[in-house]
Amino acid sequence: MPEYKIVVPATSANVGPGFDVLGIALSLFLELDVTVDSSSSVHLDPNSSPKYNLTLEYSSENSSVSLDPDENLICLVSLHVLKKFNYFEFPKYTHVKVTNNIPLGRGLGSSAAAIVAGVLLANAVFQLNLSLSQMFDFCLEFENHPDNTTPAIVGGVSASYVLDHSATKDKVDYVKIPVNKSLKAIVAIPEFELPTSHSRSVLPKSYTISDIVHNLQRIATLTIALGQDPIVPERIYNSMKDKLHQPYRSALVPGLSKFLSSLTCSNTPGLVGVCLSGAGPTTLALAYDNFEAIGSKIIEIFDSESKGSFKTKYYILDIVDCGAYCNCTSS
Ligand SMILES: Nc1ncnc2c1ncn2[C@@H]1O[C@H](COP(=O)(O)OP(=O)(O)OP(=O)(O)O)[C@@H](O)[C@H]1O
Ligand SMILES: N[C@@H](CCO)C(=O)O
Repeated sequence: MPEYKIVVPATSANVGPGFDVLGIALSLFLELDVTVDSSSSVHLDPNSSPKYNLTLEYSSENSSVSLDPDENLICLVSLHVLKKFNYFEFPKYTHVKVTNNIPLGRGLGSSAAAIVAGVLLANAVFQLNLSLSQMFDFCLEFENHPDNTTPAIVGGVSASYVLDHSATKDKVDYVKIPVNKSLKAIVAIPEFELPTSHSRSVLPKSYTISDIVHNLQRIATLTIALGQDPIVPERIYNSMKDKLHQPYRSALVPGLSKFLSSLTCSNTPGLVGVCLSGAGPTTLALAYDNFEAIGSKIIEIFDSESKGSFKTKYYILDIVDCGAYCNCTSS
């Protein structure tokens, strides 16, 4: 009876000036427990009619997610990969139990985690031995900017670029960026969802050269500053400023402008930088100390700016150096 455990981290994309380029893997996880078991009782349930020989179960509060393999993102990706290898269904009695701790549509890479999990699911059950490059290519077919999927696969902080969307393979290349080990992420998660498609639709089609240069200067310094020891808070703080996406998305996230302008490394000990996480509405603060105090200060800002229209909670998360993995727990 083969059993697999697939684990994929949450990710925060962009990291200030790194729009569609940078991403951080964080210690919040999507987990899949996969069994291929002819004696499993879940298949005796008359309401659970397997499609593609697959049944799906979510253990946590993701009630909006479809359990139909033709609609569920993890299954769609997995079936897409399988078709490329001329498989059209899973082995009989495949059951996938999903435990998802990554909130949906909040800017913490839930869709990227689901996509990566789908690729790893196909890879594990059919022993496809996919290379890293093949995994990146499959992910790119579902999310055409790799800033979430790359750190979800390789962990840590990464920068990636798409070589050529029209190439037939090996489209994504990446580097991992050294990060000072004392840094942690404080993510403040509002209780409302903001679909990435909507958050991208408010961005302009063109930019001034001064705004582009603003971000180019900062992304270059940020990628070095994050790994420096001792940390130079002002350098990271200034390097995390952005002019390509945050100004346009501020209208979608009440409190974002105040969060970005009022918390500085001078008035908040331990803080080194602030930005929108991915497409929002979650915000990210990087810090090396005083994590709880910074978290409380962020919540105060959002509680006052939201005027009671939504609540915000915060998590203190580690930057995880290990990306997605799959363990075979029995044979
Ligand atoms: N564990 C999951 N299982 C199935 N579908 C999922 C899962 N996680 C995310 N999704 C799908 O992805 C959608 C959210 O994707 P979206 O790109 O809008 O947000 P996000 O990935 O959380 O944010 P961002 O890309 O800004 O980090 C969900 O509404 C759902 O359709
Ligand atoms: N770089 C992407 C991340 C969200 O998927 C964006 O900001 O739209």
